[in-house]
Amino acid sequence: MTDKFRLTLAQLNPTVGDIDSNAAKARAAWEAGCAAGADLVALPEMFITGYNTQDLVMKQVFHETAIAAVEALARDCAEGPALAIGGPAVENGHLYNGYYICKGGRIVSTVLKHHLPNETVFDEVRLFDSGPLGGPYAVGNVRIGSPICEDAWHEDVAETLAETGAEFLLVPNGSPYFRNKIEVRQNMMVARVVETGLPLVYLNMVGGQDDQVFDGGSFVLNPHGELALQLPVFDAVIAHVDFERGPEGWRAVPGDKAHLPDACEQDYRCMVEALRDYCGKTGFSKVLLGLSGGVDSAIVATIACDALGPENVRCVMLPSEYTSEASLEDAEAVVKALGCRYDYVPIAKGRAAITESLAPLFEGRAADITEENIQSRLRGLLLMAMSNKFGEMLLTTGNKSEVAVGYATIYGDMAGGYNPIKDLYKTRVFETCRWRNTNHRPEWMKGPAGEVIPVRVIDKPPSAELREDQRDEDSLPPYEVLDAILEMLVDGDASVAECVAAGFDRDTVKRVEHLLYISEYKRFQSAPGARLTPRSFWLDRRYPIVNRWRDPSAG
Ligand SMILES: Nc1ncnc2c1ncn2[C@@H]1O[C@H](COP(=O)(O)OP(=O)(O)OC[C@H]2O[C@@H]([n+]3cccc(C(=O)O)c3)[C@H](O)[C@@H]2O)[C@@H](O)[C@H]1O
Ligand SMILES: Nc1ncnc2c1ncn2[C@@H]1O[C@H](COP(=O)(O)OP(=O)(O)OP(=O)(O)O)[C@@H](O)[C@H]1O
Ligand SMILES: NC(=O)CC[C@H](N)C(=O)O
Repeated sequence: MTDKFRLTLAQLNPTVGDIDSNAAKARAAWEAGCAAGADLVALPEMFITGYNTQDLVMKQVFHETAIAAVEALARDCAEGPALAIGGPAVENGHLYNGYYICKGGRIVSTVLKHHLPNETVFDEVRLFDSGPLGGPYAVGNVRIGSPICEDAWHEDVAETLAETGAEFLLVPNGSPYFRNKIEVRQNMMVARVVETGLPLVYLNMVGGQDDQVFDGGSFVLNPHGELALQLPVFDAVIAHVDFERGPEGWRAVPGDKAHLPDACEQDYRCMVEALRDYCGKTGFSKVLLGLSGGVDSAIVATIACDALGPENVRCVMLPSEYTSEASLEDAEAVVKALGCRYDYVPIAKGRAAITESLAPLFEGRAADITEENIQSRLRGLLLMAMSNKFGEMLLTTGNKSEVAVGYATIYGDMAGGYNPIKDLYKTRVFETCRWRNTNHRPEWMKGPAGEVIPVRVIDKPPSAELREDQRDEDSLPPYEVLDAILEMLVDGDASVAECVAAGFDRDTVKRVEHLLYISEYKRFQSAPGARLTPRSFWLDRRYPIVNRWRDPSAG
C-alpha cells in the first residue's frame, strides 16, 4: 500500500480562450511534477479554457476544442504522474463544468460540478447542467475526492465523497478576489475538513479576466483544520506537497506558509494585476490617461506605472482656463516622481472653436453644464486621438463614489477602455495613496519607491475644475458621508429607512439614491474595472436602466 503521495499544485494564470497556451502551461506544470517525482499534478478549475468564459463555453466548437485539448494533453502526459485539469465536459448531450483526471495516455475519470454558483459574478446555471453527487477517483491506490469550487462551499459534496471512501480532498477553484475573501474561503474549507475528518487541498488560479482577478492563495489543511501549506496570493507558482499515510490516514507534511498581505495591499495588488493582465491579454503594452493634478488620476497613473512600467505610461495634462497653477505643478510633480512621460495639450483653442461653431444655435441661452462638459469631452476626444495614433489604451479614472452617483461626463472623462479604480470609493482612494507612498514591493511593482503622490495632492479639496472655484462638495455630500451612504445603499442594498436609522440625513440619502438610479445608463456605457468587492458595478449588481422606483421608506 502506498504510504507517500506527492501532489504538485499549479497555481497558474490561464487566458480565457487561449486553449493552446493554457494547455502548454499545464504541460509545463506536469513536466515540473515529473521532475519532482509527483504522483499527481493538479491544475485549477476550467484551466484549459480559462475562467470565467461566460457564454463562450456554450458554443459547441469552443467546448469541443477544449475537450480535444484535454485528450491531447492526456496522450502527451502518458508516462509519469497523473494530471488533473478543469475543463468543460459533455455527457449525454449535457454540458458540465468538469474536472478531468488523466493517466496512462487517456482520461480515466471526469468529475462533474454539482453546485453551480449563480450569484454575484457567476451565472453557471445559465451555462452548465448540474452533475450528480459522485464518489472519489483513484490515483494509484489513493482515492481522492474533488469538489469543484462552489461544491466545497456546501456540505453535501464533501460529505458524500468522504462516505464513499475519499482519503483526501482536492478542491480546484476559479475563485475571484474580493476584499478579505481569503478568510471566507479558509473558514469554509476548515468546515469541510472538520465535517469529513479529511485533509483538504484548496487550489486556486491567478490572473485577471475582465473585471475579476483570481488571487491564488492556495492552501492545504490537515485534519482538524491545521494549516499545512500556504501559497502566496496573486503570484503564479508551482509547489509540491507531500502526503504521508499514518494510522489515522493521510496527513500533509507541513511546508512553507506565505505571508498574506493586509486588505489595503491586496486591493492595490488586485488593481495592478487587473490592469496588467487586461492589457497583456488584450494586446496592449502601453496606456495613457489625462492627469489633472487631482488624486484620482494620480493613483491611476501610479497603478499603471506599477503594472506596466513608467516607460509605458503617458500622462497628459490638458489645461483649460479653470486649471489652477497648483494643478499644473501637482501633475508635474506626480509625473516626475513616477518617471513616466508627460505631455501638455491646452484645450483653450479647441474649446473656442467648438463654442464658436455652436454659438448660432445656442444664442440667447445661458452658459450651463453644457459648456462644462464640452471641456471634458474635448479632453476625451484629444486623448482618444492620441490613443489611436500611438496605440496606447486610454484609462478612465472615476472612483466608485463618482461612478455610483454619475459624477462624470459621458463621452468625456468616461471615454476609455479600463478603469482600475472603478470599485474603490473616494475615501479609500486617499487611503490607497498614503499606503502606496509608504510601501513598495519591487517583486510586483514596476514603478519607483517613495512618495509618488505628493501629500498636497491627497490633502487638497477635490474639484473637477470645470468652472471657477468648483468643489466636488458643492454638489455632493462630503465624501465620508457619501461613501458611508453608498456602502449602505450599494454594497448593503439597504433601504432609505435603514440609512436614516443609521444616522444619515433623510433628504441627503434620498438624493444619493436618486443619483444612483438615474446614472445607471452611464454605468451601462462605462469601462470595466478591477473588482474589489462582492458588490462591484457590472455583474455583481444588475439594476435596470429605466427605473422609476424610489424607496418610500422613512417618508
Ligand atoms: N437615462 C438616460 N439614458 C440615456 N441617456 C441619458 C439618460 N439620462 C440622461 N441622458 C443623457 O446624458 C446627458 C447627461 O450626461 P452628461 O453629459 O454626462 O452630463 P451630466 O451628468 O449632467 O453632468 C456631468 C456631471 O459630472 C460632473 N463631472 C464632470 C466631469 C468630471 C467630473 C469628475 O469629478 O470626475 C465630474 C459634472 O460636474 C456634472 O455634475 C444628457 O444630456 C442626456 O442626453
Ligand atoms: N486639466 C486636465 N488635464 C488632464 N486631464 C484632466 C484634466 N482635468 C480632468 N482631467 C481628466 O478627467 C478626469 C476627471 O477629473 P476631474 O478633475 O474632473 O475630477 P476628479 O474625479 O476629481 O479627478 P482627479 O482627482 O483626477 O482630478 C481626471 O481624472 C483626468 O483623467
Ligand atoms: N467557480 C466557482 O464555483 C466560484 C464560486 C465560489 N463560491 C467562489 O467564489 O469562490
